[in-house]
Amino acid sequence: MRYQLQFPPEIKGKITLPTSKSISNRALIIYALTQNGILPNHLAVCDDTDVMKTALVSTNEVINILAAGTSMRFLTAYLSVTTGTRIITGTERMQNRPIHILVDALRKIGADIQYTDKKGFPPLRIVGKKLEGSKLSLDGSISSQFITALLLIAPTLEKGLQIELKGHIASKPYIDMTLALMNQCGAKAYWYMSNSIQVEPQPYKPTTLNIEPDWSAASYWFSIVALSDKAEILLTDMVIPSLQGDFKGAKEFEKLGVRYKQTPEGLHLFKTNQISSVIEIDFTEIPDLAQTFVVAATLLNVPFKFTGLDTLRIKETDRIDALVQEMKKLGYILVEKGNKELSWKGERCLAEQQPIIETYDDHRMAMAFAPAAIVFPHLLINEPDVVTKSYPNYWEDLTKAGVNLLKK
Ligand SMILES: O=C(O)C1=C[C@@H](OP(=O)(O)O)[C@@H](O)[C@H](O)C1
Ligand SMILES: C=C(OP(=O)(O)O)C(=O)O
Repeated sequence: MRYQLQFPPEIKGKITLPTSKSISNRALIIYALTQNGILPNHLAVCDDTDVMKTALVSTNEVINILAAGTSMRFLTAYLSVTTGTRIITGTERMQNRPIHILVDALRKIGADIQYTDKKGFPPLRIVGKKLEGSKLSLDGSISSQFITALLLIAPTLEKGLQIELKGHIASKPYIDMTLALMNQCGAKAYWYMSNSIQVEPQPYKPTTLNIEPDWSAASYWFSIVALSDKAEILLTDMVIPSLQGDFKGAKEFEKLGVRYKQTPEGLHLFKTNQISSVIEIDFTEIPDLAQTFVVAATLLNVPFKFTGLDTLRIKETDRIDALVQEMKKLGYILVEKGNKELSWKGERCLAEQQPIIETYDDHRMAMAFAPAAIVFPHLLINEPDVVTKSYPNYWEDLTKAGVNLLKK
């Protein structure tokens, strides 16, 4: 199935975004590790959180977390300290997303984990047991989810945990989010050096966590405002600052002519005509926003240099290749450098008459390219249902804001 999107001349709407799957999945693990834990409020309703909820109550030997990176990584650590023998698996793509750094670290503190198929990748066979903890040193440049996974279980380890991170730290705000949530729930976890974290052996206390609206999801609305001639969007209950590092995308969007105003109702987005003539953004801390900015900047004809994209090749799809391929269909030639940089200096090719945007089983490809229909009304989004990974109501929310969706 494909969608064609007809945007109205003026886009207007009051949008209630889904809550954050990142916060939800951390909150669920903390809940499961807390004696007499309290179920978090406003848990995300999306595939990545649904699989986590199911996994935590299931007694099946095989746990399938589909395409959810956070669930795969966080549950690997959780199952290592939880009685029972389980096999954890996921989609074909998940079976090709690396996990050896986390498995090696858990094994160093005594975990019993075997690869059932390909070394270094899921599925994993995990025999849960009591672990002591103590000290670990691991590469922090591949995925912060490995570090979050270790941190989340650390308060339950007899000796707590000291983690030293080697290399540059990828997606650091996600580690900070983990630490903040852990501390809110009674743990004692903190950076004691710029690359080292200490977690005391102090158990979680029952705490009610409220899950915030999702800032990565908000970025698609910023992009819609940037590309529309006239727009007025209210994102209800959004607050700046946030536990989610992606809130920093709001500031970057000012360069593409989008301003926001915080009110008690939420965040109002509106247009300005102040657009930078060229932009440079480092995505090391906000990797999930890369696709949104690539689409918005090129379609506004703003040349860019985007760096810090090192981790994009191992996400739901190879996002660097996917962006290069799909932007070409719209007539834009992006240049990739060293697996970590994408730039566009205005290079063009002939756009396809009716571009069919492939989504590569990646929710963010569908959501980031939908606003492109404002400039290319003939484009079609292929397999639009991929959005269920994090934002199942995305298409419905677009129609609420006046977009006409045609099934093709
Ligand atoms: O911890 C998290 O909730 C996440 C961390 C990031 O992954 P990496 O640390 O692998 O970059 C991010 O891309 C992902 O969507 C969610
Ligand atoms: C990278 C993402 O998710 P995950 O790694 O958790 O599958 C994402 O949602 O953009």
